[in-house]
Amino acid sequence: RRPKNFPPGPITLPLLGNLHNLSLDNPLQDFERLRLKYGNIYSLYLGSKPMVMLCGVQAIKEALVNKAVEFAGRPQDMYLHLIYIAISLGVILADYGPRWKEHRRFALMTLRNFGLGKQSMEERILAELQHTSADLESSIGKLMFHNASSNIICQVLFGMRFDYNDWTMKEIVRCFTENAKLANGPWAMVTADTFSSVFRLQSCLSLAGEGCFATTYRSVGCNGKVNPLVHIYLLPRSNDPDSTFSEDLLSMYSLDLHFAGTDTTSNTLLTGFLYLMTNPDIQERCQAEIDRVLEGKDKACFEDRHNMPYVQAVIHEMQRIANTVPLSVFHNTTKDTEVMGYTIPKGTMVIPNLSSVLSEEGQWKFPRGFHPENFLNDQGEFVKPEAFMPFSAGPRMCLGEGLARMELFLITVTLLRKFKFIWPEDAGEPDYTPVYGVTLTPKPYFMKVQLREMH
Ligand code: HEM
Repeated sequence: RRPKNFPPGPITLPLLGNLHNLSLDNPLQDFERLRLKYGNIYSLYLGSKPMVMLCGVQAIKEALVNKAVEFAGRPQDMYLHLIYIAISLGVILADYGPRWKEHRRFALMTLRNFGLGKQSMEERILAELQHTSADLESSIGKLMFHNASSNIICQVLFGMRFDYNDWTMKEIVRCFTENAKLANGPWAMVTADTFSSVFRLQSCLSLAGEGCFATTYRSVGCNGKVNPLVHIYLLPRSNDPDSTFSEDLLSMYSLDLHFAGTDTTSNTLLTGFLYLMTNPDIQERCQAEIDRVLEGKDKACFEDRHNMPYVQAVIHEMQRIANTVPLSVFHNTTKDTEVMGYTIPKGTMVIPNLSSVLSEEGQWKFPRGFHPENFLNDQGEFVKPEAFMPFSAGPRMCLGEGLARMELFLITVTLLRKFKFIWPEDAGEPDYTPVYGVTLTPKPYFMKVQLREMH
C-alpha cells in the first residue's frame, strides 16, 4: 500500500511490485507511458521498494534545487551495494553526509588544481587528440572516444596516459561499458533484500572484472611514484584525525572519477558524430565556422567557443539528443519532505528523469529530432534554455561538467577541422535507437573518415 498522499502509480503485484510494468531492455519508454498516464510525478514499486519518478523541469527543479538537502541522498540498499560494499565509498554513490561533502570538495579541487580553468587541461586534451587523430588516419578508430576520454581523466588521476593497446586499460574500459549497461536496468533497481541471489549471480559475472580493477587502481592509482594525488592530498591528510580519506578510499574515488569521466563524454561524442555524419549540411556549416574562426591558428582553444555560436549550438544539441545519463544517478530523500503537493517519506528513492526534460514539450523549439536551432535565437546567437539539464541540477549535479564541456568542444572542433565524417554508402539506414543503461550508447556503426584540406 502506498503511504498517505504518496504520488500515484499503477497497481502493484506481491513480490514484484511494478517490475512487470517495465521492459528489461529499455524501460525509458515505459517511464514515458507512465508519465503520460499519471503526470510529472508518480510512484512505482521495484519489488518491495517504493520509488518516486520526477519528470519535467518544474518537478526536478522543485526537488533538486529548491529542496536541495532533502533530495541529496543516495540509496544505500541497491544490488550494487550488496555485491560491492566499497561502492558507496567513492563520490557518485556516497550518501549525503560529511564524507560525501569532503570527497566532492576534494574532487572539484583536484580538477581545478590539475588544470581545469587553466591552459594545462586544454593542452592535455589537445595532446590526447593527436593520438586520436593518428588512430583515425590509420583507420583504427574503434573505441577511440572511450580511449581519449579515459586518458584525459587518467592524466588528472594518475599523472599518466595509457597506450590505446594497453591490456589493463582495455579491460577497465570494457568493464565500464558493460557495467554501465547493467547498473540501471529494472532488475538492478530493486533492493538487495528482494531477489538478492539473482542479483548476486548476475552482478558477480560482470563485477568480477571490477574486483580485478580495484586491485589495479590500488597498484597504478595509489602508487606514490606515479600518482600526484597521493603526494599532494593524501599524505598531508593522513595525520588529520577528522579526515575521511584513506588509501582505500582514494582508489574508490579514482575509480568513480575514471568511470564517470569515460563512459559519459565518449557516448555523447559517439551519438553526436552519428548525427553529424547523417546531417552533412550541419557538419559543413560547423566546418565553415571553424575554418573562419581558426584561420591562421594551429589549434583551437576553449575560449574560441565564444566566437562559434553555431558549433556551440550543435554540441549542445548533441548532448540533448544523446541524453547520455537519462535517469541521472538515483537520489534518496534525507528527511520527510513534499514535492508538487505530494508527501515523500525519508529514505525514499527518487529518480530525476532527465530524459523527460531534454525532450519536454513546450521547453524546446524542436523537442524531437536533431535541430541545433534549439540553442540559437533569431539573431543566430547561442542561447541555453532552462531545460538543458544533461548534468542534472542541485548539490549532486555532475562535478565533471567543466571538464566534459571542454572535452566536447575541443574534440569536436579539432576533429571536424581535420576530417570529414561520412555515413558509408553501403551502411543502410542509420539506426538511432540507443542501447539502454546508466549511460545510453548508440548501436555500433561504421564511419568513413576523409582528411580535409586545411584552410
Ligand atoms: C557529457 C558528459 C557527462 C554527463 C552528461 C554527466 C552527467 C552526470 C549526471 C546526470 C550526474 C548525476 C547528478 C545527480 O545525481 O543529480 C553526474 C554525476 C557525477 N559526474 Fe558526471 N557527467 C559527465 C561527465 C563527467 C566527467 C568528465 C566527470 C569526471 C571528472 C564526471 C564526474 C561525476 C561525478 C563524480 C558525479 C557524482 C557527483 C555527486 O554524487 O556528488 N562526470 N554526472
